[in-house]
Amino acid sequence: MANILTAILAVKHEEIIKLKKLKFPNYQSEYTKRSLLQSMKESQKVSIIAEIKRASPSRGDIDRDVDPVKQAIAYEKNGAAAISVLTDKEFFKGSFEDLKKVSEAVKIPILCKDFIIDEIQIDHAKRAGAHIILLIAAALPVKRLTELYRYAKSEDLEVLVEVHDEEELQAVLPIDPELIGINNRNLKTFEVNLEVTERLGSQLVEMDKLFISESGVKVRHDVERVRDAGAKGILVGETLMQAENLNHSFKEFGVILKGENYAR
Ligand SMILES: O=C(O)c1ccccc1NCC(=O)[C@H](O)[C@H](O)COP(=O)(O)O
Repeated sequence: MANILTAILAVKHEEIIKLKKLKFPNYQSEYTKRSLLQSMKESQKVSIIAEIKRASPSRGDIDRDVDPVKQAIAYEKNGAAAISVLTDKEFFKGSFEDLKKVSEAVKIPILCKDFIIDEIQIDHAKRAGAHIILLIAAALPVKRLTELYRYAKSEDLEVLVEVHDEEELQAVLPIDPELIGINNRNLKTFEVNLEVTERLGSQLVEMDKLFISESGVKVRHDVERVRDAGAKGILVGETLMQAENLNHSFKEFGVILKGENYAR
């Protein structure tokens, strides 16, 4: 597994040691559930999970100085189903502080997009205001992923389980994840290819599993393509972060699900 994930996970191990020594910061005290799953099940359109992404290993700086609150309010106003906040500092320049501010500013569910390998990160994500956490199959042995999945569920959080290939998909299926994310970005080459969604999606459609397509969605045709592959949602970072007119981008991405029939 010699890829960017190896470097990221090494930093996460250090962070976890520090988090375990820390007293909880004074985050929100009360947790109120916000459900992405419910809104996806009720939606007639492809659900858009819009990301706050200041920087990334593949792109470098995207918008280091973005005001996450303004961006999140604009996402919500334009119809995002949820907001993904990258909280990793070292590689994505995000923070739990970003997540906290965003969660307080909007009413839609918040996904903590981080590299979670320990319960303490789930505790911090929840206390900062997350409603959904991400578990990445490539980051964990399946036994550990299952433990963290169950822990998050016991905390009343929703879980997005992310896979990049067939092997990872087969490994996580026994968990029966409530929501699967097919990530189109190859972690070794950073190449993004929507064929990954088409390939893995066809298996998930047969099993009637709810899934979204992550990374590399740039234009309406991309949304139609992953919708046709069975995806009920998309997770979009860079394109929305760089959009000159978010209203226009959301209209462009406003694609009706197969079998649904109503005016745009
Ligand atoms: O974006 C990266 O460079 C990256 C590198 C290594 C691990 C994860 C990475 N990104 C996290 C994501 O999954 C994306 O931020 C998300 O799917 C949105 O992707 P995009 O719309 O292509 O910005």
